Amino acid sequence: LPLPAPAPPVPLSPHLQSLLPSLAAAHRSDVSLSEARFYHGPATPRPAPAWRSFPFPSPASADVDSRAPPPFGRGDLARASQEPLFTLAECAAVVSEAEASRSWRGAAPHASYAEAGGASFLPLRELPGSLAWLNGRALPEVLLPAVAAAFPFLEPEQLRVSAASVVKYDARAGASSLGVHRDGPLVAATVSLNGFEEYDGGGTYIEALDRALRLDAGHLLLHPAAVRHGGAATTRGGRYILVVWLFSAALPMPRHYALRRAGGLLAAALRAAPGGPFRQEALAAAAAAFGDALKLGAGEEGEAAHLGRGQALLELGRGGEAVPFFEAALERAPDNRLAKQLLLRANE
Ligand SMILES: O=C(O)CCC(=O)C(=O)O
Ligand SMILES: [Fe+2]
Repeated sequence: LPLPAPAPPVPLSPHLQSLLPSLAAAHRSDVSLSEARFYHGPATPRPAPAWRSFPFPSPASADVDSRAPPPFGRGDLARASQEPLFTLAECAAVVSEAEASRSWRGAAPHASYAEAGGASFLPLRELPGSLAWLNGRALPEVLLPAVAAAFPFLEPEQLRVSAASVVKYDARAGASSLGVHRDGPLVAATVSLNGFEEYDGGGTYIEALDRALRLDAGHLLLHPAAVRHGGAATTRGGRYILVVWLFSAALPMPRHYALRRAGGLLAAALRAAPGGPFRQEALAAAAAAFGDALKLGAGEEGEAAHLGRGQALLELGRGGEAVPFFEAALERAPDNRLAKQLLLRANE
């Protein structure tokens, strides 16, 4: 099935038109990087697994962001498999290779702004055996067909992996969790690698449901990556998951790449010497770039573009103009600490 064309919010200005080729080039570059590392191509035809489907709450909640990020619909908040899609032996092999590794790290590459309350991450590229299994079986035989069955408007052969990581929650040092956040561009696929007998608590907390979805070993949870979610506290034992983040070679997502570009400009501006001439210029470029991202629809996907535009304006000394952007960010993410702090500063 063809992808639904994302509707641009307004006709694009010549300036935005002129940006599109470089944004498309950034997408193509991600596609090539992905293809060098991860399986892509035909998905093994197989019957759709039995799912439990979770729609976005209706009417939309006033307290949390419960809007479906395009191209997803209101029925697409999350899908949880009702039968294990991987064997216990496959799951245990990933856990034991991960446990033998020394490369665990404390911060999520895709959720660097979420509080990693004791969660640790291990990119699959550090685990050759598990990576070979992902590429040789898990992607073609299970994950790609499952994602395509869950979200039929995503063509399985166009799906690409942006990253894959084992995540570990270990309650030995106290409850272990991951703060609420959004992930990379399109879909997050989470495989539970161990069973309920090994831990208490845990599960993927979905903010719009205000509950954690707890899946037993071998099960798969899918959700749009832009859905706000986190890792519920594991209170006993250890919980292991494999998270695979997917995007589409057929969906260049200019809003995503425009946001990434703006984020890079803001980070560079904030590193420049305060008071120096480069800083003001760089901040102005960042503010404009967040404006571009918003015009391309990045604001439909979350708080980041609003927050970034507000921050750049505030740093430029235009606090009054920044206020509505912080308010828009807080509407999307009421607990966002940076947005709260900056709003206070802007109102000073
Ligand atoms: O613990 C979970 O199920 C969520 C993990 C997660 O959100 C992430 O690694 O980005
Ligand atoms: Fe996540």
